[in-house]
Amino acid sequence: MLLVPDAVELILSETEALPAQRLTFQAALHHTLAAPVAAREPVPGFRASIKDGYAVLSSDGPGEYEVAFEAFAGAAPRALQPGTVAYIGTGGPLPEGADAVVQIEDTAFLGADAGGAKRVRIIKQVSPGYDVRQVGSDMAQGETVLTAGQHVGAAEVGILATVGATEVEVHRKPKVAVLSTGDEVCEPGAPTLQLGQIRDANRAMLLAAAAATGAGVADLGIARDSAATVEAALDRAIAEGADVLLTTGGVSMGDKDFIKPLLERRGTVYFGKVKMKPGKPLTFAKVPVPEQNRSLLVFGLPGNPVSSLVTFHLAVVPCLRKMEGWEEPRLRRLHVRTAMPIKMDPERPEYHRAVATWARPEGAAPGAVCGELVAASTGGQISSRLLSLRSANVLLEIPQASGMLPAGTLVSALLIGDLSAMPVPEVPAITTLPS
Ligand SMILES: Nc1nc2c(c(=O)[nH]1)N[C@H]1C(S)=C(S)[C@@H](COP(=O)(O)OP(=O)(O)OC[C@H]3O[C@@H](n4cnc5c(N)ncnc54)[C@H](O)[C@@H]3O)O[C@H]1N2
Ligand code: MOO
Repeated sequence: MLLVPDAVELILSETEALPAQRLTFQAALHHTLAAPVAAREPVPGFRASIKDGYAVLSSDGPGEYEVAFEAFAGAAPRALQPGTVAYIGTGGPLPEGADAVVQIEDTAFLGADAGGAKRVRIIKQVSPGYDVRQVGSDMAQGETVLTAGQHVGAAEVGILATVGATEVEVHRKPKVAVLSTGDEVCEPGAPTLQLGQIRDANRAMLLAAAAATGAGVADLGIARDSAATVEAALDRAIAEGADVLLTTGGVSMGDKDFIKPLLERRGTVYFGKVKMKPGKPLTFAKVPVPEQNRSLLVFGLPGNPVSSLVTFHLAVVPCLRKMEGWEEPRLRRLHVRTAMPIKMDPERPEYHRAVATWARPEGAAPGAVCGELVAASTGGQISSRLLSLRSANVLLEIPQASGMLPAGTLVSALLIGDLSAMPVPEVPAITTLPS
């Protein structure tokens, strides 16, 4: 049986980045660039003052000077004659003839003389270029400011705006269709449940998980346990332009497990089992869509709610990341110390749900540089117990073995959430400067 890392490699080898589309720089937020972006002009495009102060010819040196004129940001100044200075604002263009700026704090304003000319005493000797941003010192003309594969966040939107790249090439985001299967599965809002019925947790959860990756989603509803209804849903996914179909339930060994035979008939099943806990019946297939010259990737996720979301993180997330252009689509791995003993499974490696936070040893001196990521188990790990995923931000990679893993063991963990639930450290300054 395949192990998870091998399954992920197989999935990635069958997944391609989606084609590029042109979007405005603002609509490109949370997309991945498909082409590099270069600065079309230098930034700054002129010698700009870093301070409010006086533009000077540095070789004039300290002394009393006439303030010949004022050079503010946004206006082209006159040329400066030696022996005079010009008032300049932060970001203002340095006048020709000036080569440095003396900040206000290093000057004394002397008022106007009898003729009305303003005068100032320059106190500090500055060298050429002092408090001046040279042309292209932030971004050189033609410099690559963003590379293909770069994720566009807020800073990147600002960089695009700075260089005037108001339209960019980004990868299209995948569209994910989600189908629940099972005669026992009811809408979450069902007023009452008959014996054996359950509310559909998986569909809303997987739609949310797909949307959280930035993918588009399509809700295919609940299919009854019949090959025909499931096949009709597969065709609906294709008709709606889905790139990926997620089904839940019906992939195990039961009589009503229609998913694998259907996928075998319509396409290629790459695997129908993975040696993992939870999620053993995870199925991955490709269904050709010849009339659209493409394929639909299908993940048959197990029906147990925990198994469906854990397999989504482990198998589907890397696939979606590759589609949207990530250069490294695999989940990030951390090392964490277990906060409690963890029971191991002798038959399958387990992806144990846990909450990782940064922890400092008890009694650590305030400000002492110490601490590490510590993972607390979410409790009972049976694959029906969705509470085992509540607030979980890591999946501990627990090896296949008998017995207990003692508390305090350093284990590898895959990041499935963020670390923002961490406590705020009590002492902010932990940086010790070299003496
Ligand atoms: N004889 C065997 N039986 C089972 C095996 C096996 O190897 N041999 N594997 C077990 C494992 S492991 C898992 S995981 C499950 C997966 O089964 P299916 O994917 O076929 O899922 P179902 O049987 O349809 O349902 C399992 C479970 O999950 C509940 N469920 C289903 N859909 C939803 C939904 N949308 N929302 C909430 N809960 C859902 C369902 O009621 C069942 O309780 O198979 C084991 N069996
Ligand atoms: O693989 Mo199943 O998810 O253990 O219950």
